[in-house]
Amino acid sequence: MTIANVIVDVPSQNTNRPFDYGIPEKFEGIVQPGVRVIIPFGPRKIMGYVVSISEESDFSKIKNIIDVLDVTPVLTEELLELGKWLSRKTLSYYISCLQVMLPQVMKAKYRKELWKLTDEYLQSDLDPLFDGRAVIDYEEFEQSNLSYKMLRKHIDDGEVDVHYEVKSRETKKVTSMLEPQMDTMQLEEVLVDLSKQAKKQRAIVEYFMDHKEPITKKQLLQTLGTTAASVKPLVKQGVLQEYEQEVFRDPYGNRNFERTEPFPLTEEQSQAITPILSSIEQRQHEVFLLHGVTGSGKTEVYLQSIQQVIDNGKEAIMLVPEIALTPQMVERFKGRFGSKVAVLHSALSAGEKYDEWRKIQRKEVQVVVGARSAIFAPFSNIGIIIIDEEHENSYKQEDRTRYHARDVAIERASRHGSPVVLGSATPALESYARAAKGNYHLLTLSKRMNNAVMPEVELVDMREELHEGNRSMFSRVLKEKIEARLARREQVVLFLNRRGYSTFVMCRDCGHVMECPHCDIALTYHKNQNRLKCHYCSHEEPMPTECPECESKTIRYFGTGTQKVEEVLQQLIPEAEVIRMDVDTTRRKGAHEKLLQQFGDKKADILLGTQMIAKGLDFGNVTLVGVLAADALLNLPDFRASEKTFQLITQVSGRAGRHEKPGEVIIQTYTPEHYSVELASQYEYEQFFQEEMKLRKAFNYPPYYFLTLFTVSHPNELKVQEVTQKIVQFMRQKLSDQSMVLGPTPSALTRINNRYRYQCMVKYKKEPEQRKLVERILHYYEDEMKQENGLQIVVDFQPYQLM
Ligand SMILES: Nc1ncnc2c1ncn2[C@@H]1O[C@H](COP(=O)(O)OP(=O)(O)OP(=O)(O)O)[C@@H](O)[C@H]1O
Ligand SMILES: [Zn+2]
Ligand SMILES: [Zn+2]
Repeated sequence: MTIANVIVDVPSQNTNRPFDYGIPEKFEGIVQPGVRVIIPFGPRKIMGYVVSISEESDFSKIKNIIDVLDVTPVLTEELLELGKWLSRKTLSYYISCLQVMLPQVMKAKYRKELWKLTDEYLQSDLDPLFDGRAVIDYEEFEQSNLSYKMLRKHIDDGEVDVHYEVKSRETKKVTSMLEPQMDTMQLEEVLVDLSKQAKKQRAIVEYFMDHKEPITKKQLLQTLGTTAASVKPLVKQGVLQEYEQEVFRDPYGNRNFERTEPFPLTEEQSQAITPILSSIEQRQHEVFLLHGVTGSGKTEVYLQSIQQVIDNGKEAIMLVPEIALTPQMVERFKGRFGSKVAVLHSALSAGEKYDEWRKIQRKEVQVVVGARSAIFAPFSNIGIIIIDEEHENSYKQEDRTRYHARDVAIERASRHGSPVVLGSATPALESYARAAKGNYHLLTLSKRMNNAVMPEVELVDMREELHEGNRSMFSRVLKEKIEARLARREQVVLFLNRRGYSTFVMCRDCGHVMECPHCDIALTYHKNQNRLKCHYCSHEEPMPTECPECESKTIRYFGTGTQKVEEVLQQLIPEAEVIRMDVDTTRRKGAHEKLLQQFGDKKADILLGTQMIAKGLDFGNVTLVGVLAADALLNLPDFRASEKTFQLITQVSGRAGRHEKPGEVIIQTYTPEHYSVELASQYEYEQFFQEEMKLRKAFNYPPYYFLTLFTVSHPNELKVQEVTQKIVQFMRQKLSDQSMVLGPTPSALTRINNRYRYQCMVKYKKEPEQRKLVERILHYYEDEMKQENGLQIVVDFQPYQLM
């Protein structure tokens, strides 16, 4: 008897290994590595992933698989292996690593259906089961006692398919199609026979005299302003044929993308692309760091590298940060590669995501453009992996499986013998250091396209503005320059750095700040509801009319939200048309796209926004960029604060003067002398790198040292201190003298949701045994961590969020 080795859907230490199950005869040949199965586990029936098949088991009494969920494996052998690697690398359960690779739908509740994909008779007993229907419940098949092997054959032949339908059906996946059954002459005759009163029917027939192609019923009805009742008799008479067709929920389906041709590359671009192309050709794994200033044509290098990969019959993964997955970006890929592209990002509904994923699985596309999780695209013949804006923190997953997409990319590409291209105008310090050491192959684009100059940057010291009596959040020079742009009908991008700069409420008399009662953090004021909200837990309360401390009526909100800026801006320059882009205005689906379209169509003078406008925008008419609070990030308790500030200023400045018209940038700051602000304003990446490296070395931070961050939390503060203390002691004792173990320290956010948080930070150069030690710690506390609202210990081997 063959045995399936199954990873069960129970994330715990004890179950973090394969369990053996027998394969009943009817499932033989169907159960293979990568399929999901239902198995008995204790008293329950749960889901599991088959990871391998073996001839025998060490156990004498084993249970059988109850059901098989997939007929085609959902995870390839490579992904199963990758899951193992990921689980070792991040110290997470194997099951969590497998789950993280699949679309949400496949973890959620679903209903299974069988779809007949052909009009031909299925040469087996399956056809009578369909009985003329295009879709049947999978249950019907299961109850029919028909053979799974037969089903498998139909699936392999592309005649039948298994579908998982999300429980909450968002949109229909089949649509009715109509097609003429007659030629024009015959339709002519039908028309003659139709009564003059049957106006709608006549219109339909006339339509098909001109259009031979099938059309969706819905579209036809809309075009002709008629109802299904008029279609019905025509179908009955055999004039038209009506049939159901599967539609993929293509989020970009209703848009036409203008096809673009590759540009002839500039000298610099050719020099950069040559080693990439040769790595593709020679199937040689190599990591490239493409350091190109903003607007230097990195994207064109990506596009042409991908073209080569497609020409070789291989597949490409293109990662972009969620925030940069703008319609403009998607357009560029769809424009070049058309329907060969699948797009994966969080704005898609669960169903849409699943459909895009399926296009990849079925090999209907060769390119995927997506955010972090697209790194797990189920391709089997990867020719290149590209990570744009590689310095972005959003490539790091911050819960459960704490992986960095860059690491996964390099691991996958090395298994496929293909290149990885990391691109950025401001590479992460770690990456640039690796390139400097020769671990990555450095490629440079130092010039902008069309020899456009980098925009002139002016720093405005806001302290001086204040001294000279300007209390506004707009400096005088910024105001003047905006007005000049309006006069010339050019456009402006205004950027407000909101992270670490939210609107808080303070009493002017006693200085009391309104804080969340459950978290150690100031509440944020939301103007349209006149309420205070905590961004870490769900707490909210009405805006007080007097100070709870001193009863003074002078309690006000401070700080700057985009809404506030918009108001001030409108008072300052009433004639300006402003588009505001922030979480509030882009919540509705498609809103993001619409606003950018409006701005692109010059329906507004100013685009005002937060982080989401910092990246990827390419508008030729933008000649001025203003940064309102450039240094807000500098005050965060994070050793990467300077690096982030440098990156952000550079990215935002990069939005100006990208085409013919030259650009200008105004940066308002309270710390113009800070090296990250100053060097960013001079586009001195190299020098910034040197400066920052000195500090990292002095304070023993990456890239000189690796970090491991333990965050311990519990409702009882004493308990947290005690556990953290124990971890610190244990690590100090076991690690080598070269390593530093810091703590216990209260985390920067000391309390979230009534749970106290302490941390222990390990800085090390080489500790091969470290993961084993951490495992021992987690094992030791396992019982306490299982309790509801009990102890939590989060270990991050590559921490980016230090709060
Ligand atoms: N070889 C080329 N010839 C002509 N135009 C080009 C060429 N390569 C790129 N471009 C155009 O130059 C502009 C800037 O290029 P692109 O957006 O690719 O730069 P980028 O380095 O990706 O910028 P960023 O990092 O700022 O997003 C785009 O409008 C692009 O279409
Ligand atoms: Zn007060
Ligand atoms: Zn809170």
